[in-house]
Amino acid sequence: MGLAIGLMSGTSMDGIDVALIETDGTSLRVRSGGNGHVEPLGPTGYRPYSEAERALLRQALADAEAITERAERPGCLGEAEALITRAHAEAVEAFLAAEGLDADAIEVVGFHGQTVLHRPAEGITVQIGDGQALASRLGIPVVYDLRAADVAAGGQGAPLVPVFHRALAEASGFEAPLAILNIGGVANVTLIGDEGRLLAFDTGPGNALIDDWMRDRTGRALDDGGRTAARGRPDGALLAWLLMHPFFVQKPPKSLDRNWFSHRLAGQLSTEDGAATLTAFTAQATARAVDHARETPTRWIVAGGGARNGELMRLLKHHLRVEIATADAVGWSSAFLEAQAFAYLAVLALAGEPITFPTTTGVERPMTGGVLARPG
Ligand SMILES: Nc1ncnc2c1ncn2[C@@H]1O[C@H](COP(=O)(O)OP(=O)(O)OP(=O)(O)O)[C@@H](O)[C@H]1O
Ligand SMILES: CC(=O)N[C@H]1[C@@H]2OC[C@@H](O2)[C@@H](O)[C@@H]1O[C@H](C)C(=O)O
Repeated sequence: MGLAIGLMSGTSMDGIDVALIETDGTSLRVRSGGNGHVEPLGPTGYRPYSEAERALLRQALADAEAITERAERPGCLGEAEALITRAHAEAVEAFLAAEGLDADAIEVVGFHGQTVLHRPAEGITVQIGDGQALASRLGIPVVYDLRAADVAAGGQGAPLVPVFHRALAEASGFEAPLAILNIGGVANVTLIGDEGRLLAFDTGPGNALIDDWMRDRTGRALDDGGRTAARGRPDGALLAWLLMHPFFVQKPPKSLDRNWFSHRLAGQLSTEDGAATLTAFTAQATARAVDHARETPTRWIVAGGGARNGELMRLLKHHLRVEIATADAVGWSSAFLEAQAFAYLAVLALAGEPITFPTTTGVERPMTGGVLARPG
């Protein structure tokens, strides 16, 4: 058993999640008598981005549109990459200090970096962040660039968390068919069938459209609890049109760039009606995931910041008509599940174990991934 730290800076660009797990890379144990509580999931930390840092990252996403080769860093991307590396180093240093842990105690760090461009059909996905610089500053081996090999081999490069979702579900003794939904900036689902059969894909927008709408209209970063959406009325015609997008009928594997859909589609609607329309769109697009399931899940577990949007959760329940629980309610962590996943993925990668599969990213055969940087 070893200790691994996972680092996630997601498409919401709110901050860096840090999580410690203890694992041998293949199994996660369950705390006895617990309600799914998984024992090796340890303490967590968070390093928010300042408003200025968020603005730089938003600009980096725009500037990344010009990238044609993975290594290119046009516009402000060099500056943004330095920020990502420095902020992640600070996040780990603060976490280790808070937990009284020594760097030597950590076997590996799984470093996702910040996705600035994701176009798997064109064979390109870019996560900025300098894994070698991070390893050298921390004095801990770092596994980074976990999506690149999969995309180079013809996969979607996303989602990567399904293998961790399955390990968690197995450790917790949850029965199939089960769906685990992550609502981040983009939403992705893992469907677990009999004998641990996996089917995973991005379902469509998560919080991104709602966040962008709120920022434009109110200057606030999110619709707290979904209260603005709850006060509005969805525009039926616009909603129906949005849901006709071919992405939702496209068979998995499939993944989405954060900015594929735009909140500007809600155009001239009032703040409340626009929020209601985009929230309803997000919920219904997500519920369409069951169209692709071989075995209809009887239970959904929802993680990610979107689990805190009460209106989105209410609409999801309404459309799915099955039992829905938040990850927190089943003893997992809604907020840190992805960071935990990247710790687990780093351990798997270090052992040369597969992290992506034909039914998760569409890659031809199970593949390991990531680049290992050793301190020095
Ligand atoms: N109280 C709340 N009410 C409504 N929405 C919330 C609340 N708290 C968080 N969120 C939403 O959750 C988002 C952050 O979610 P999360 O941290 O899971 O995203 P992420 O890790 O960046 O994304 P991804 O899974 O795409 O990588 C916020 O941007 C916001 O939209
Ligand atoms: C390219 C990229 O960064 N994709 C993210 C994004 O955020 C959610 C969804 O879209 C998912 O596909 C993925 O992240 C999670 C952690 C994953 O790979 O499983």
